[in-house]
Amino acid sequence: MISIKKLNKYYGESKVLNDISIDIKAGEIFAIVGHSGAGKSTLLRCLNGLEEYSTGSLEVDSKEIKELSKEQLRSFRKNIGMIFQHFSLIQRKSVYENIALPMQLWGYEKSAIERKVRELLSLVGLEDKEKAYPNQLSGGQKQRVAIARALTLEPKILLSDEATSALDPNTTISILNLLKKINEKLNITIVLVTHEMEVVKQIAKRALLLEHGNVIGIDDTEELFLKPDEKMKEFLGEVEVVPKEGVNIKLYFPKDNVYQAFITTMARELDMDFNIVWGKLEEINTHIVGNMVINIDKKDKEKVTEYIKQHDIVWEVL
Ligand SMILES: Nc1ncnc2c1ncn2[C@@H]1O[C@H](COP(=O)(O)OP(=O)(O)OP(=O)(O)O)[C@@H](O)[C@H]1O
Repeated sequence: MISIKKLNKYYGESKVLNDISIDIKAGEIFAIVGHSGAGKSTLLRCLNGLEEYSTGSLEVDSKEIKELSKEQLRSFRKNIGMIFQHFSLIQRKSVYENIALPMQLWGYEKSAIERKVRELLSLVGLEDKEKAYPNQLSGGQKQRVAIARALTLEPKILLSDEATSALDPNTTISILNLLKKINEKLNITIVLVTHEMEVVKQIAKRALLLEHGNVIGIDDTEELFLKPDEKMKEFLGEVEVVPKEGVNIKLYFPKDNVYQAFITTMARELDMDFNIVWGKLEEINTHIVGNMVINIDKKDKEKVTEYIKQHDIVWEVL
C-alpha cells in the first residue's frame, strides 16, 4: 500500500531523512519510532504530500506522490486522515461541527453529514458530547473528536503524529484501544509516529526505528523488543548488569512458551541449581513475551546449553 524507496530529504544543506526504504502493507499498524529530531514527523508529512522529498520514491497505492498535480494531491489527501498531539480542534465550533467540517468543505449534503457524524460519534463513544465545545472536554475526549474528524471522509490510511503524547497512561491505553478497533473494524492502515516504546508495544505490528534520519532497525515489534540487537539496546537505553563470575545465559521465551515452567523443569531434570539474575515479562501486541538471565557455574555450561538446545528456546551467552 505504501512503498518508500531510497527516500532522501534535505532542509537546505541539512539531510534529515537518509536513504529510507520501507513497505507498509494494507491493514497494518506500523510505527515510526525515534527520539526528538529523528525525522519522524518529516517522514509522516512526506507520506501525505505535505512535505516534498528531495530524491527517491514514495508510492501510495502505486501512485508516486511527487508526480501528483495539485488537484490530484487534493483528492489523494482525502484518502488520508491525520491526528496530532494537540488535537487541532477548532475551539469556537462544537464537537458536532468539528467532526462535520471536512465533509462540509467537500460539499457533502447535510443529511449525509448528519448520518456520518452520528455514526462516528458512536464509534468513538461521544454520543452525549455533540453539543460540547473543545474546552469542555478532557484530553482523551478531544483526541476522540479529532479521530472522528479524521475518519469522516472514509480514508484508507490514518496517520497519527504523537497522538497520545499529551495524554496520561490510562487515557493513552483507551485511545490506543480505539485505534485498534478502528483498524480492525474499518480495515484502515495506521501509521503512527511516537517516541514512546509502550505505545509501540501495545499497538504496532511492525516498527521502524529512526535515528538522525537513518533507519537503524525495522522488524516485527515482538522481534525488536524480545531480542534487541546492539543498536536497539542502545536506542532503548538498556544496560544489562550481570554477575562477573560464572556464565550468564539469556533465554528468550516466545509467546507460546512463556508460561511453561522451563527453568524449574530444567533445574529438576538436570538436578542443578541456577541463580536467576533478572527476568521480565512484557505484553507486546496482546502476546506475553519474556526473557530471563540465569547465572550458572562454568563447569555446567555444556550440560545446560545442550539441554536448552533441545527445546524451542532462543538463547545467548552474555
Ligand atoms: N521546516 C523545517 N526547516 C528546517 N529544518 C527542519 C524543518 N522541520 C524540521 N526540521 C529539522 O529536521 C529534523 C527532523 O525533524 P522532525 O520534526 O521530523 O523530527 P521528529 O523526529 O518528528 O522530532 P520531534 O519528536 O521532536 O517532533 C530536525 O533536525 C529538525 O530541526
